[in-house]
Amino acid sequence: MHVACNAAEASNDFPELMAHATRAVRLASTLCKRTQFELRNNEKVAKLDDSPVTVADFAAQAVVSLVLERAAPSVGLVAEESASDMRSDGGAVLRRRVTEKVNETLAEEFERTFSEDEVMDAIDRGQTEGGASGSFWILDPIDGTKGFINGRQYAIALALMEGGEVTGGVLGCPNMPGEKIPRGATEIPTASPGCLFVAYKGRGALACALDSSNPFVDGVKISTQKTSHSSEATYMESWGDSIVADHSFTNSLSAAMGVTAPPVRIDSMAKYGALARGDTNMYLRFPPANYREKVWDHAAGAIVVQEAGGVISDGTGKPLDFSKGRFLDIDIGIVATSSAELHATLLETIAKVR
Ligand SMILES: Nc1ncnc2c1ncn2[C@@H]1O[C@H](COP(=O)(O)O)[C@@H](OP(=O)(O)O)[C@H]1O
Ligand SMILES: [Mg+2]
Ligand SMILES: [Mg+2]
Ligand SMILES: [Mg+2]
Repeated sequence: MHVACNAAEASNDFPELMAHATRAVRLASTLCKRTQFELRNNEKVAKLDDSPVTVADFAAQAVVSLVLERAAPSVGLVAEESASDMRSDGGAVLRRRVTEKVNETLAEEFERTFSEDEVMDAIDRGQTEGGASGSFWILDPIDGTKGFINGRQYAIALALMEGGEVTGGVLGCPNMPGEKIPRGATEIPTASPGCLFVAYKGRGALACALDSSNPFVDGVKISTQKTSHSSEATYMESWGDSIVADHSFTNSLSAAMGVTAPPVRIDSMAKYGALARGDTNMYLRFPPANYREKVWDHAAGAIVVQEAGGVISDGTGKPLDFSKGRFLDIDIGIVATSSAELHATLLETIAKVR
């Protein structure tokens, strides 16, 4: 049996599981960065069925799954991607490329290589239902795939569920600037080495550079930025063409709150990191009524924001319940704010405006 090795000791009272989580996310981030670089430099590759984005999604999921399975075999996994299409004959090219990427990334971590079958099985370890009992991870190997393809923001998002609630979260944001978003900005630039956010229930939230070898030593405590009046608030929403976000609704809603600053549009759960470290005051997300939100799109971000002093709920104020399986049942949308006061004002305004 394998034993956990070269795991950074968690300090700041973070449980050791979170050290494994940050290591897994950092390895996956390295894989994604390399693949995004290839994407930018080879126009053809993005047009093939086995495009690097697909390669990166699958390979990042396998990397996180393999690292965490060895470190904590009893903790299950709920993850976005499935290997089923790759297992067929038509998936042979992609299967080989995913396996190569995984082995390249894990060469130092493991003193062995993985077969294609082992990599496919590692991906499919995440095809579970989750629920309210036991401990399991929730993984989005690349959140914000559109941002990833286009060189904007994306995140590797990993949450820990214990007894029906999210207790831990890690967000690896490989393109996120270390500097705060300036007031009045409508988007953020791409910057290296990116940022890592980590939080655990009752222990607060930390942020550091993504290339830190020990986030529990290098990380600084982060907290949300309160506003004295809701009209001074700034907000973030999905990138321009996202179908999961109704920008006309956020426009009327913010106007009704007296908000004057323009929205900051950012792909992925990098929005939760930005909210947690005080860059802006709200994240507003209103998908169409027939859209079902997935747990992996919010779990890690939710705990990072809450541990930094923020509040998150659906559009009626109901807390998000991550214990119902792979989907989140929400009403109206998902809102996260920097303070309880702003959250109350926002909910009142939603009820009036909708
Ligand atoms: N047409 C679409 N375009 C982009 N994201 C979509 C989408 N339909 C659903 N989504 C969800 O919204 C997430 C991205 O959110 P955001 O708009 O805040 O960046 C996606 O995560 P993935 O990129 O992990 O699939 C996906 O789950
Ligand atoms: Mg996602
Ligand atoms: Mg994803
Ligand atoms: Mg996806």
